[in-house]
Amino acid sequence: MLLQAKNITKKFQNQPVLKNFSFSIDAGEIVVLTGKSGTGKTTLMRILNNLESADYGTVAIENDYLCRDSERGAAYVSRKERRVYQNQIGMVFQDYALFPNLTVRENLLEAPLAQKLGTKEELNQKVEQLMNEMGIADQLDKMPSMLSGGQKQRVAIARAMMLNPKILCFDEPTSALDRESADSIGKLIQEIAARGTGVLIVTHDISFGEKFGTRLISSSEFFSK
Ligand SMILES: Nc1ncnc2c1ncn2[C@@H]1O[C@H](COP(=O)(O)OP(=O)(O)OP(=O)(O)O)[C@@H](O)[C@H]1O
Repeated sequence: MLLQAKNITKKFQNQPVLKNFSFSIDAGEIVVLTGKSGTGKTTLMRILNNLESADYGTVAIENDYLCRDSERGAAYVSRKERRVYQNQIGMVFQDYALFPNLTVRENLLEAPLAQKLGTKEELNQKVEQLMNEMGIADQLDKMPSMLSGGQKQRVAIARAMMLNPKILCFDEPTSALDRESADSIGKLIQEIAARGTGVLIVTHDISFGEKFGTRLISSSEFFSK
Protein backbone atom coordinates (compact mmCIF):
# COMPACT_ATOMS: atom_id res chain seq x y z
CA MET A 1 0.00 0.00 0.00
CA LEU A 2 1.48 3.34 -1.03
CA LEU A 3 -1.04 5.88 0.24
CA GLN A 4 -3.48 5.28 3.04
CA ALA A 5 -6.22 7.64 4.15
CA LYS A 6 -8.32 6.47 7.08
CA ASN A 7 -11.54 7.86 8.55
CA ILE A 8 -11.19 11.27 6.93
CA THR A 9 -13.78 13.75 8.16
CA LYS A 10 -14.04 17.36 7.01
CA LYS A 11 -16.68 20.00 7.61
CA PHE A 12 -16.96 23.50 6.19
CA GLN A 13 -19.02 25.84 8.35
CA ASN A 14 -20.50 22.81 10.11
CA GLN A 15 -21.55 21.24 6.81
CA PRO A 16 -19.99 17.76 6.50
CA VAL A 17 -18.19 17.25 3.19
CA LEU A 18 -16.33 14.01 4.04
CA LYS A 19 -17.36 11.64 6.82
CA ASN A 20 -15.22 8.73 8.00
CA PHE A 21 -13.99 8.10 4.50
CA SER A 22 -11.16 5.57 4.05
CA PHE A 23 -9.30 4.52 0.94
CA SER A 24 -5.86 3.61 -0.30
CA ILE A 25 -3.77 3.72 -3.46
CA ASP A 26 -1.31 1.01 -4.43
CA ALA A 27 1.74 1.35 -6.64
CA GLY A 28 0.65 1.27 -10.28
CA GLU A 29 -3.02 1.93 -9.54
CA ILE A 30 -5.04 4.64 -11.26
CA VAL A 31 -7.84 5.49 -8.84
CA VAL A 32 -10.57 7.69 -10.31
CA LEU A 33 -12.89 9.75 -8.11
CA THR A 34 -16.15 10.67 -9.81
CA GLY A 35 -19.46 12.02 -8.61
CA LYS A 36 -21.69 15.06 -8.52
CA SER A 37 -20.41 18.59 -8.20
CA GLY A 38 -19.87 19.80 -4.67
CA THR A 39 -19.54 16.35 -3.11
CA GLY A 40 -16.00 16.79 -1.80
CA LYS A 41 -13.74 15.26 -4.47
CA THR A 42 -11.45 18.27 -4.74
CA THR A 43 -11.50 18.70 -0.97
CA LEU A 44 -10.24 15.14 -0.50
CA MET A 45 -7.45 15.69 -3.04
CA ARG A 46 -6.49 18.98 -1.37
CA ILE A 47 -6.33 17.25 2.04
CA LEU A 48 -3.99 14.57 0.64
CA ASN A 49 -1.77 17.34 -0.77
CA ASN A 50 -1.80 19.31 2.50
CA LEU A 51 -3.56 22.26 0.85
CA GLU A 52 -6.49 21.80 3.24
CA SER A 53 -6.53 20.19 6.68
CA ALA A 54 -8.69 17.25 7.73
CA ASP A 55 -10.77 17.59 10.93
CA TYR A 56 -10.30 13.89 11.75
CA GLY A 57 -8.36 11.06 10.19
CA THR A 58 -5.01 9.59 9.29
CA VAL A 59 -3.06 10.14 6.07
CA ALA A 60 0.26 8.45 5.26
CA ILE A 61 2.42 7.47 2.32
CA GLU A 62 4.08 4.22 3.37
CA ASN A 63 5.56 5.05 6.79
CA ASP A 64 5.57 8.81 6.38
CA TYR A 65 2.56 10.43 8.02
CA LEU A 66 0.84 13.70 7.25
CA CYS A 67 -1.58 13.40 10.17
CA ARG A 68 -2.79 10.81 12.66
CA ASP A 69 -6.24 10.45 14.10
CA SER A 70 -6.54 11.31 17.77
CA GLU A 71 -9.39 11.94 20.18
CA ARG A 72 -9.02 15.65 19.59
CA GLY A 73 -8.99 15.33 15.81
CA ALA A 74 -6.38 14.92 13.11
CA ALA A 75 -2.97 15.57 14.70
CA TYR A 76 -0.65 16.96 12.04
CA VAL A 77 3.02 15.97 12.19
CA SER A 78 5.83 18.55 12.53
CA ARG A 79 6.70 20.85 9.65
CA LYS A 80 9.83 18.83 8.93
CA GLU A 81 7.92 15.53 8.78
CA ARG A 82 5.22 17.15 6.67
CA ARG A 83 7.88 18.10 4.15
CA VAL A 84 9.02 14.47 3.96
CA TYR A 85 5.40 13.43 3.29
CA GLN A 86 4.80 16.21 0.78
CA ASN A 87 7.90 15.39 -1.23
CA GLN A 88 6.27 12.09 -2.09
CA ILE A 89 3.03 13.44 -3.52
CA GLY A 90 2.50 15.74 -6.49
CA MET A 91 -0.51 17.47 -7.95
CA VAL A 92 -1.34 18.57 -11.47
CA PHE A 93 -3.87 21.40 -11.23
CA GLN A 94 -6.90 21.84 -13.47
CA ASP A 95 -5.59 25.17 -14.81
CA TYR A 96 -2.02 23.71 -14.92
CA ALA A 97 -0.69 26.54 -12.69
CA LEU A 98 2.45 27.03 -14.82
CA PHE A 99 4.52 30.12 -14.04
CA PRO A 100 3.60 32.44 -16.95
CA ASN A 101 6.82 34.46 -16.80
CA LEU A 102 9.14 31.41 -16.98
CA THR A 103 9.97 29.25 -20.01
CA VAL A 104 8.92 25.61 -20.03
CA ARG A 105 12.45 24.56 -19.03
CA GLU A 106 12.52 27.08 -16.17
CA ASN A 107 9.09 25.88 -15.01
CA LEU A 108 10.43 22.35 -14.76
CA LEU A 109 13.69 23.32 -13.05
CA GLU A 110 12.35 25.71 -10.43
CA ALA A 111 11.21 23.32 -7.66
CA PRO A 112 13.90 20.60 -7.99
CA LEU A 113 16.65 23.25 -8.00
CA ALA A 114 15.13 24.89 -4.90
CA GLN A 115 14.93 21.48 -3.22
CA LYS A 116 18.51 20.69 -4.30
CA LEU A 117 17.49 17.40 -5.91
CA GLY A 118 20.53 17.47 -8.19
CA THR A 119 23.02 19.71 -9.97
CA LYS A 120 21.76 22.03 -12.70
CA GLU A 121 23.33 19.72 -15.27
CA GLU A 122 21.68 16.57 -13.88
CA LEU A 123 18.31 18.28 -13.61
CA ASN A 124 18.58 19.68 -17.13
CA GLN A 125 19.23 16.15 -18.38
CA LYS A 126 16.13 14.98 -16.57
CA VAL A 127 14.08 17.84 -18.06
CA GLU A 128 15.16 16.80 -21.55
CA GLN A 129 14.50 13.12 -20.91
CA LEU A 130 11.00 13.79 -19.55
CA MET A 131 10.11 16.21 -22.34
CA ASN A 132 11.28 13.63 -24.89
CA GLU A 133 9.13 10.95 -23.27
CA MET A 134 6.18 13.31 -23.40
CA GLY A 135 6.83 14.15 -27.04
CA ILE A 136 7.24 17.90 -26.49
CA ALA A 137 11.03 18.30 -26.35
CA ASP A 138 10.79 21.01 -29.03
CA GLN A 139 8.76 23.25 -26.70
CA LEU A 140 11.42 23.65 -24.02
CA ASP A 141 12.32 27.26 -24.62
CA LYS A 142 8.78 28.52 -25.21
CA MET A 143 6.68 30.48 -22.77
CA PRO A 144 3.58 28.63 -21.46
CA SER A 145 1.22 31.06 -23.23
CA MET A 146 2.54 29.79 -26.59
CA LEU A 147 1.44 26.20 -25.93
CA SER A 148 -1.83 24.38 -26.67
CA GLY A 149 -3.95 23.01 -23.80
CA GLY A 150 -2.64 19.47 -24.34
CA GLN A 151 0.97 20.70 -24.39
CA LYS A 152 0.44 22.73 -21.19
CA GLN A 153 -1.02 19.64 -19.54
CA ARG A 154 2.10 17.64 -20.50
CA VAL A 155 4.37 20.35 -19.14
CA ALA A 156 2.39 20.38 -15.89
CA ILE A 157 2.76 16.58 -15.66
CA ALA A 158 6.48 16.76 -16.43
CA ARG A 159 6.90 19.46 -13.78
CA ALA A 160 5.27 17.22 -11.17
CA MET A 161 7.36 14.22 -12.33
CA MET A 162 10.60 16.18 -11.83
CA LEU A 163 10.09 15.66 -8.09
CA ASN A 164 9.77 11.83 -8.41
CA PRO A 165 6.46 11.56 -6.55
CA LYS A 166 5.22 8.16 -5.40
CA ILE A 167 1.67 9.47 -5.74
CA LEU A 168 0.52 11.82 -8.48
CA CYS A 169 -2.88 13.57 -8.32
CA PHE A 170 -4.79 15.09 -11.22
CA ASP A 171 -7.66 17.53 -10.79
CA GLU A 172 -9.96 17.36 -13.86
CA PRO A 173 -7.10 16.54 -16.28
CA THR A 174 -9.32 16.51 -19.38
CA SER A 175 -11.58 19.49 -18.73
CA ALA A 176 -9.85 21.74 -21.28
CA LEU A 177 -8.97 19.05 -23.83
CA ASP A 178 -10.65 17.54 -26.88
CA ARG A 179 -11.19 13.76 -26.89
CA GLU A 180 -8.02 13.01 -28.85
CA SER A 181 -5.76 15.04 -26.53
CA ALA A 182 -7.57 13.60 -23.51
CA ASP A 183 -6.88 10.06 -24.75
CA SER A 184 -3.21 10.81 -25.26
CA ILE A 185 -2.99 12.25 -21.72
CA GLY A 186 -4.77 9.10 -20.48
CA LYS A 187 -2.13 6.92 -22.16
CA LEU A 188 0.62 9.04 -20.62
CA ILE A 189 -0.94 8.60 -17.18
CA GLN A 190 -1.03 4.82 -17.79
CA GLU A 191 2.68 4.84 -18.64
CA ILE A 192 3.45 6.79 -15.46
CA ALA A 193 1.45 4.29 -13.38
CA ALA A 194 3.10 1.33 -15.12
CA ARG A 195 6.41 2.52 -13.68
CA GLY A 196 5.03 2.18 -10.15
CA THR A 197 3.56 5.59 -9.38
CA GLY A 198 0.14 5.57 -7.69
CA VAL A 199 -2.28 7.89 -9.50
CA LEU A 200 -5.40 9.65 -8.23
CA ILE A 201 -7.69 11.41 -10.70
CA VAL A 202 -10.70 13.60 -9.89
CA THR A 203 -12.91 13.92 -12.95
CA HIS A 204 -16.44 14.50 -14.24
CA ASP A 205 -15.39 12.68 -17.40
CA ILE A 206 -16.73 9.21 -16.62
CA SER A 207 -15.80 7.73 -20.00
CA PHE A 208 -12.18 8.87 -19.44
CA GLY A 209 -12.25 7.35 -15.94
CA GLU A 210 -13.65 4.05 -17.21
CA LYS A 211 -11.16 3.87 -20.04
CA PHE A 212 -8.00 4.70 -18.12
CA GLY A 213 -8.74 4.05 -14.44
CA THR A 214 -7.98 0.78 -12.70
CA ARG A 215 -10.51 1.56 -9.92
CA LEU A 216 -13.44 3.96 -9.78
CA ILE A 217 -14.72 5.48 -6.54
CA SER A 218 -17.94 7.47 -6.45
CA SER A 219 -18.05 10.46 -4.11
CA SER A 220 -21.33 9.03 -2.73
CA GLU A 221 -18.99 6.72 -0.76
CA PHE A 222 -17.49 9.72 1.06
CA PHE A 223 -20.12 9.30 3.75
CA SER A 224 -19.19 5.75 4.75
CA LYS A 225 -19.66 4.73 8.36
N1 LIG B 1 -12.61 26.58 1.46
C1 LIG B 1 -13.92 26.31 1.55
N2 LIG B 1 -14.72 26.96 2.42
C2 LIG B 1 -16.02 26.65 2.52
N3 LIG B 1 -16.64 25.69 1.82
C3 LIG B 1 -15.90 25.01 0.93
C4 LIG B 1 -14.52 25.27 0.75
N4 LIG B 1 -14.03 24.41 -0.19
C5 LIG B 1 -15.08 23.65 -0.57
N5 LIG B 1 -16.19 24.01 0.09
C6 LIG B 1 -17.51 23.37 -0.05
O1 LIG B 1 -17.35 21.98 0.15
C7 LIG B 1 -18.18 21.24 -0.74
C8 LIG B 1 -17.32 20.29 -1.57
O2 LIG B 1 -16.53 21.03 -2.50
P1 LIG B 1 -15.50 20.33 -3.50
O3 LIG B 1 -14.90 21.39 -4.33
O4 LIG B 1 -14.59 19.46 -2.73
O5 LIG B 1 -16.47 19.41 -4.36
P2 LIG B 1 -16.21 18.67 -5.74
O6 LIG B 1 -16.89 17.34 -5.60
O7 LIG B 1 -14.76 18.65 -6.06
O8 LIG B 1 -16.97 19.60 -6.75
P3 LIG B 1 -16.71 19.85 -8.31
O9 LIG B 1 -16.96 18.53 -8.96
O10 LIG B 1 -17.73 20.89 -8.67
O11 LIG B 1 -15.29 20.33 -8.46
C9 LIG B 1 -18.94 22.28 -1.57
O12 LIG B 1 -20.19 22.47 -0.97
C10 LIG B 1 -18.08 23.53 -1.44
O13 LIG B 1 -18.87 24.69 -1.53
